[in-house]
Amino acid sequence: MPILTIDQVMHAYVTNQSAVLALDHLSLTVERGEFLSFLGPSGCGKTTLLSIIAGLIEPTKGRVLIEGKEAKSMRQTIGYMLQHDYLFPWKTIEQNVTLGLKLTGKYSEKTRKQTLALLHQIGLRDVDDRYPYELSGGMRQRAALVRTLATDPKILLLDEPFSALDYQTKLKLEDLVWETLKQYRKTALLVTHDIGEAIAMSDRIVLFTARPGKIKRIVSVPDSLKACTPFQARQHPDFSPIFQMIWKELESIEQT
Ligand SMILES: Nc1ncnc2c1ncn2[C@@H]1O[C@H](COP(=O)(O)OP(=O)(O)OP(=O)(O)O)[C@@H](O)[C@H]1O
Repeated sequence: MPILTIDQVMHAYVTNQSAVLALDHLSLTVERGEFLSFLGPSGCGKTTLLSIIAGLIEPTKGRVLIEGKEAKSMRQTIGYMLQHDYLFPWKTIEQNVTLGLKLTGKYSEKTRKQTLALLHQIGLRDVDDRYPYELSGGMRQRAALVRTLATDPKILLLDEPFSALDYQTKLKLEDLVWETLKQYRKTALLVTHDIGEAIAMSDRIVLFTARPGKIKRIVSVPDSLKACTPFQARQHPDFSPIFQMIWKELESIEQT
């Protein structure tokens, strides 16, 4: 059974004055451990789709199933990481990264130790008792990743998590997130505007049409690139041809 099934999802935002059709009859299945990226023009409904998968909004039509169950009932199995880290400034890093465990009733000495071990493993040592304002942007996003992984989610939703970082930090974090997710065999969906990032990190890339968002095409990343870390993939000879192809495809979407 696929870990995620999106079945004929349609979503309209309705207000007093207007109705905006954000997604139109979208279907997709995702296998356990896959890494998918969503690329498409601004406003095509990528964040709307993530919110539906997270069970935060109900689609107007269609169904989203996680391991065969309605997404709404599976909210606690989803980890959501956003562009801004949303760490609580008045809580220490340890309190921040263990917050999800406490909210979901999974907090114990064992899960606390596992979470702090992950924090240390991804290079955040000696920060447990520090506050978010004492950390750099890249360090804060790493802490946000640990907080997201702490509750052992089945699916990670990553909504432009690297876009507020400088380029060097972004490349380092891409590698770190990719390696961590592969190690724990996590399923991940990444929303990005960066074609290179999508190719470097993903197994498949979903290209969306302009609003209302539909799937225009799904591109499978060649095995040669999937075997590399994101940083290595960007240097690989197979990287440029697929970049050009996706670039042209997005250009044609934006012109229609
Ligand atoms: N709460 C809302 N009420 C009304 N319209 C909304 C709401 N949220 C989003 N929309 C509209 O739905 C469409 C899809 O928005 P969404 O944020 O999902 O797109 P996106 O692909 O994530 O955009 P971007 O790439 O710019 O982040 C847009 O036209 C947006 O204006």
